[in-house]
Amino acid sequence: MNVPGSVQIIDVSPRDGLQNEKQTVPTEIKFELIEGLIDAGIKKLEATSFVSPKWVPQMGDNSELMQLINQARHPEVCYSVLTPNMRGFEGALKFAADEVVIFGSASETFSQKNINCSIDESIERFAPVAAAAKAAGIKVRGVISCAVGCPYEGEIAPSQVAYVTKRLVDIGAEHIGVADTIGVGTPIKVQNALKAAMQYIDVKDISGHFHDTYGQALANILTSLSLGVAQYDTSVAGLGGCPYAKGATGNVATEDVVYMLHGMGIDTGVDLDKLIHVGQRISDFLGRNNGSRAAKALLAKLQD
Ligand SMILES: CC(C)(COP(=O)([O-])OP(=O)([O-])OC[C@H]1O[C@@H](n2cnc3c(N)ncnc32)[C@H](O)[C@@H]1OP(=O)([O-])[O-])[C@@H](O)C(=O)NCCC(=O)NCCSC(=O)C[C@@](C)(O)CC(=O)[O-]
Repeated sequence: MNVPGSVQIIDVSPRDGLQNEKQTVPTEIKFELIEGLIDAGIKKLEATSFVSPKWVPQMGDNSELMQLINQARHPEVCYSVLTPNMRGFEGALKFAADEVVIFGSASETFSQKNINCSIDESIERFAPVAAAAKAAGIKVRGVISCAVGCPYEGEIAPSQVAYVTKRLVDIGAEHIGVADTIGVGTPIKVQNALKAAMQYIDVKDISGHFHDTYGQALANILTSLSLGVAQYDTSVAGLGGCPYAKGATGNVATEDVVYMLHGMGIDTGVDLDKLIHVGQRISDFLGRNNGSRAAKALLAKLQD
């Protein structure tokens, strides 16, 4: 199989990993998680989201977190934040985020449930965000949720992914994330979603975002690699879920992806030995089982 020689890991655990946590996670713990990820070699991460705290209370400390980050900023790291509208963009700008994420959906119903507007209305909201970000020299990433399946509508046609990709690219998204929000995708379906996006954007500017709800995420990454996709959103310890996608479990665990990629001779720049401790620390704090099988196996070996 022809696969990329190196892959960029985008760890989304501080945002996607924690947004659905019921217990309040102190800002200092989020900051510690971010610093641990960076120490383990992560060069790009989703720090937080500038969304309504009524909709996602866990991200309500976005300003405080960005303030902490800015006191110890690592210039080589890309700090991304989610911005659903201009109000969110103002937060991103104030705290000098490196990238804003405009997050749309391939499913009409999910768009309504998640951001309270239709797909077309969301594009209208995102357009000024993308324009303002470009003017300020901030990167713009578009993410398409429910690119394979939707908790409300079931299977999603690749033509929907193509449509939303085109709309996002037309308003200025430089990158498209193809997201399997509820982890129902299997390799051929995921390939079809990616190929739909590839009609409108080069594969080098596409990332995969695969939740592991049905245990398909590594297979989906493998199949995406074969298409040349070289960027993946992952979450340390497999943390995560979307508050507006019932039953959605965590993202594929960063440790599992790194283990697979390194085993294939693909460089990630991540130090797996350090990363497993970062995942275990946050799992311990949350009182959760570590969702990474590779981390559990490696940590058990250390105790032998
Ligand atoms: C988009 C809105 C705001 C629309 O929500 P709305 O109610 O339609 O918006 P609105 O403009 O009418 O404003 C309502 C209230 O929210 C405030 N507001 C408005 N905007 C902001 C903002 N940016 N920051 C802070 N506050 C804001 C606004 O000021 C007002 O406050 P009030 O007058 O009631 O006190 C809302 O639906 C929302 O915040 N949704 C968040 C959804 C979310 O974060 N979902 C999880 C992330 S997406 C995801 O996880 C999927 C992904 C990306 O990981 C990929 C995948 O797996 O698929």
